[in-house]
Order: sequence, then structure tokens, then C-alpha cells
Amino acid sequence: MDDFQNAAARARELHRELAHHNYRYYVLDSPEVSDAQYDKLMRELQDLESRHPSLQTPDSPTQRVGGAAAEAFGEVVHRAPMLSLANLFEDQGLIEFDERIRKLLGLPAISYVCEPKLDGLAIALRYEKGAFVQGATRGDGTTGEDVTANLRTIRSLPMSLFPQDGVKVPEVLEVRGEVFIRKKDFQKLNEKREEEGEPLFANPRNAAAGSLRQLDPRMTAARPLSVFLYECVPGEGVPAFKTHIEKLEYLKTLGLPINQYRRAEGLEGVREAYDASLKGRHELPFEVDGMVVKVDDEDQRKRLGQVSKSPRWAVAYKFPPEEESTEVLDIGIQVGRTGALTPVAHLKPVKVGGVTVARATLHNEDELRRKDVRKGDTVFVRRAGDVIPEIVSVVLSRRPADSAPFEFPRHCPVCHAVATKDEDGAIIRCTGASCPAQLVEKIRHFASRLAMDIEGLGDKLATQLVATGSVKTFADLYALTREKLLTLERMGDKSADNLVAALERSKQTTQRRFLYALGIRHVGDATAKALAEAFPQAEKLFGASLEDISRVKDVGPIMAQVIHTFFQEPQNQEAIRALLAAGVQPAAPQVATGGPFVGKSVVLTGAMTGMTREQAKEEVERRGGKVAGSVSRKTDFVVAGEDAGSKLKKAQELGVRILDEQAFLQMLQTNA
Ligand SMILES: NC(=O)c1ccc[n+]([C@@H]2O[C@H](COP(=O)([O-])OP(=O)(O)OC[C@H]3O[C@@H](n4cnc5c(N)ncnc54)[C@H](O)[C@@H]3O)[C@@H](O)[C@H]2O)c1
Ligand SMILES: [Zn+2]
Repeated sequence: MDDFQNAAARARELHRELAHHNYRYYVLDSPEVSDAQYDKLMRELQDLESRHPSLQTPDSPTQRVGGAAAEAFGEVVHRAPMLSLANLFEDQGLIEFDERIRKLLGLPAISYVCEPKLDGLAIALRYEKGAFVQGATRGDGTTGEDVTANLRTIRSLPMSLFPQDGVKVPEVLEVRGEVFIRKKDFQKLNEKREEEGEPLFANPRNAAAGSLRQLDPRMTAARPLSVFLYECVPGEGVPAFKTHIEKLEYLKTLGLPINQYRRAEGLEGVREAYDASLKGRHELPFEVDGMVVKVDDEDQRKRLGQVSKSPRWAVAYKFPPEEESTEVLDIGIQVGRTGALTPVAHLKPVKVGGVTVARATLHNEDELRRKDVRKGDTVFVRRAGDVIPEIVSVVLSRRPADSAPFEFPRHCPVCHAVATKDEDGAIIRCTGASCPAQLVEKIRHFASRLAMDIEGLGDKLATQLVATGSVKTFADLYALTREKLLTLERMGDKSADNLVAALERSKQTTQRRFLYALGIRHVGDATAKALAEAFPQAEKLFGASLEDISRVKDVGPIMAQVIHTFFQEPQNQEAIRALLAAGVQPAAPQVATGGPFVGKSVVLTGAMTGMTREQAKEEVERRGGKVAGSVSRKTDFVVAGEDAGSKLKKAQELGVRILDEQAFLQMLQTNA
């Protein structure tokens, strides 16, 4: 085959493909590929046609506007054809556009108007004697669909013009503009569809088109659409405008909604406007997919005329796409630092918003189920600004016949411990205390002040210990030696010695600290205290029934379930046994029966030199006292350390007994 035959065959293929995508996009409002992919096919065809002009037949998709009107609607023949816009994607295209215009007009510089390119669908509206009488979609540019009833449901569209003082309402006014949906409304609409099990709209454009093209206007009314107008067809009583801006301002005086525009002088002016609008695109409450550049002077426009399906005097300068379609190669589960199991889609890499995206989060099981994303699906991926890439919708028409819903695992894929659902429903979490995926976080918590209080073991060191494989379980911490620690990066002699000493010290602990240190979900310091009183030995919890645990003070049914599951997990029993074998000795809480603290309410304020606030609290509680946060008449003692402030003052005012650190320590000693 020669080059021409090849080109002709490819062109036929592209005709077929583009016709298919046009139908999905314009008639069904449910595209299968992204705009960028569609544009690529279109450019390929344009390219073939420019190399072989005989391929440019009148029925070529390059020569036609939009898609045919759906038969279900009445037809409206436009008074003047509704055109499309030529697209540009980079500065080079803009240079050529400006050059062409200057050459055709024989002028050194052109005044332009720049408008946001709304991502919606074009409509033509007709007002007679100021009353809205008919509205139509663009259709194929010549004939559109009569969507009058649906347009009447758009709140921002005036049903009758309300001109400013001195402005005469024209006999007949035909205006053109764009119906669109605001980002917030789009999100709400898709959430509702999710709930109702309806397929999601891929983007605001399809949502707007799908909503306006409803056969039942009540359906349209339920979906909040918006409209901006940007063009006006000459007609009876309509002034002859010198410029586009004059026209826009005129429409405004009639009470019609007009979008913001920006005047731009020459190529440089357009570049500035483009940079500004690209930068500001995320601040707008609606989706824009580019900037429309129009020649401002109406007379110049007439002289420029049009080519095939678009005017020569305007162009759509597109923004880089933020949405792409691609394929889900697989769905995996990622275990986060807090044990949350997060489903992640592995995608055939695509460029979205300027970066290559190969993964997208599916957030959690509920979200995954709602969107019903499956392996093998074609999906729309979105990445706007710095936002994490996300899957917007699935192209159901492209779903493989043998696909099956994703089965969310009930065990952690990393450590195989049971994974359970959070009580608030959304997140599934691994319950393994030695789960490698959570280890850094677990160890950081284990070493924290209210837990084992191992000084010097923070986030950085925990990360290092896990990364080097030195620590795989809590108990491994107690096998760390000075020599071993010194092999770590940035670890000095002194720090190593201090850490070994801190580890050794931490072995003498309390059952309350020990239980808290295990990092059982929801078990904070207070619950650990109650649990320690009921179960002075950790191993007793292995055999405890759900009822036993439920009887513990302040432990509700959900927490009881979490605690029960934790101590049933063999991995966790093993972790506890190993800690005890390593020499950790959690002391059972002593229940005080006598002494000066029993049943007393104590307030701690100011800094003490000999112990921390937490230690002081623990000492008081061990002796049967309660530590309160604020001073009242019910307070029995206030322990005032250095720089005690308002609490001390309050105590003095109320005549509450005040102890300094010395007196407090003495009281503790006499009641050890
Ligand atoms: N994904 C798909 O399968 C698929 C299929 C068909 C078309 N498409 C997309 O649609 C595009 C073609 O659609 P099109 O012919 O409507 O062209 P277009 O969207 O590129 O530009 C023309 C349209 O821009 C709109 N517009 C928005 N703001 C405007 C403003 N301020 N002034 C003037 N017009 C404004 C008007 O509706 C006008 O008809 C393609 O480039 C592609 O991105 C996608
Ligand atoms: Zn795990």
C-alpha cells in the first residue's frame, strides 16, 4: 500500500472512532475517553487531511460541529449557525493565530477580549418583547434540540428581561451562551447519584449536558444549573455594536448573566491574561477548560469570517487537562502508619495535570464499593492542583464481561492479623501490634511519655530502627545494645548510652503504662488505668471474655470489642509474652486504703523540679486521690510548683490548702 492508501484507511478508522465518541459525548453525555484523548484523535485526522486534502470530505468529523440533535426533543433551526471554536494548546499556536489575523486584516496589533472557557454546553436563547420564549442546544450547529422547558428551571436565567433605565427591550433578542454546573453543585449531584446507585458523571460538563437534556423538566429542576451569556445575534431593535465588550455590557443592561472578561492588547496581552487565568482556575467556583480569545472589533470580525466549523476571529486556548481516562491494572491494599487499610488503584500511567499518574487512592471500602471500581475498568482520573489523584467515575460501557467487584480483605495483607472496621464505619484497620506497616508509629507511641517513657526514642530513631530491620517487635527494643545502636547513622556514644539506660529504666513500669503502651486502638491513658485495675496481669486478658472486659469501668461495648479482639490475636499475645520475657515488669496498681490522699481532689499547677506533671498525677492516683484540672471549693489540695499562676491565686482566694513541692514530696513519702 502506498502512503495515500494508508492515510485513507487510517482516516476511515478515525472517522468511525470519532463518530462513536461524538455520540457518547453529545448524545449520551457519557464519554468513554478524556477530552485530551479525543483531541489527539481529532488532531491526527486534521493532520492526515492537511497532508491529503482529498480526504477532507464534507462529512469528516473535522468539518462538523458537535453531534446530531437527539430525536426525543423538538428541533430548533438556528437563525445563524452555531459554530465551534478552533483549539490551541500552546504558545506556538497562539503566535500563529495572532499572526494570521494581523496578516488578514493588515494591522500591526489586535485588541482581544479574553473570557473563561466554561466547560458546559452551548445554548441559544430567544426573547420576544422581553419574554423568554425558546431555548435550544447547539446540536449540529444548524439544528438543535428544543430544551425550553428545561431552561426555564435555571434560576439565574431571567424569564423576562429587566432592562436598566433608558434601555429599550428589543423586539426579538437571540443570545448565546453556556449552561454549566458549579463545582459544588456537581459534587453534590454525584454524591446523590452514588447514593442512588446511578452511574457517576465523568465531569461537570457531562453533568450539565446530561441535566439540561433531560426529557422530564422536573429532573432538570432538581439539578442546579447555571448560565452565562457571551454572544448576541443581530436582530430587530438590537443595537449595532462596535465591539464585543460593548455587546457584553449591553446584555448586562438587559439583566442577563455575563461572565467576567478581560481586555488584552496584542499577543503579549493575551499571554498575560492566559497566565493569570491558568493560575486562578482553581479559585473559580466553576470548571474552566481554557480561555477563549476573541477579536474585540465587530467590523474586524466580519472581515475575518469563518472556516468550516469555527470563526477565524476566535480561538479556545486550552488549559492542560486535569482529567484523563485510563485503565485500572489492579487494585491493591496499602497499610498506613495507623493500620488503616487503604485501597489503591494501580493505573496504566497517564499524564494528568502535568504529572504522570500511576496510582490513585480509593480512600476506603465504602468509597470503593460506591464507585464500584474494578480491575480492568476504564476510569476517569482527576488531579487538580496539588490534590491527590482520584478516580472520578468508571466507564461502564467499557467494563470487561468477566469483571468482578473487588473483595475487601478481612486480614492485613502485610502481617495477616485480623482487620476490623472502625465503629464510625469507614476505615478498616489491622489489629496487629507488630505489624511492620505500622511499626514506626507503634514504637513511637510505645516510647512516649505516658507509655513506657523511653527518653530519646522519638519518631526519627523509630524510623531508623525499623528501616534497618533492627526492631521488628516491641521486645526487640530491649535487645538493642550500645554496639548495635552505634551502627546507626548519626548515633553518637552518648546518645547510645543514654538510650540503653532509658530502656533499662523503662522496664520498671506500671501495668497502666504497659497497657497504654501496647497501642490498642481507643485505649487511652484513662482506659488503661481502669483496665489495669481490673486486670493487674496482662496475660489474664488473653483469656478474658467479652463480658469480663465489658464490666471494666468506663469501657463501652465498642471499646470492649476492640480490646477483646486485640488480646485474642496470637501476634499480640506473642508480643506481650516477649516483652515480659525481656524483663519488663509492669507493677500492679496499688489500691490505697488509707493515707492523706484517699478520696481527695488534688490540683497540680506550676512546674516541679523532681518529677513531671504526669508522674505526680500517677503518684496521687496510686494513693487513692483524684487529680482535677481546675480549682473549686471541692478541691482539697493545690500542689504549687514554680511559676504557678491563676490556679494558685484561685486557691488562695478560696482558702484551699496549698502545698509546695517539698511538702508534697514529704506527704508522698509518708504514704508510700
Ligand atoms: N471525550 C469525548 O469523547 C469527546 C467527544 C466529543 C467532544 N469532546 C470535547 O469537546 C470538544 C469539542 O467540543 P466543541 O465543539 O463544543 O468545542 P469546544 O468545547 O472546544 O469549544 C466551543 C464551545 O466552547 C463553548 N464556550 C465556553 N465558553 C465560551 C465563551 N466564553 N465564548 C465562546 N464559547 C464558549 C461554547 O459552548 C462553544 O460551543 C473537543 O475538543 C473535546 O474536548 C470530547
Ligand atoms: Zn498488619
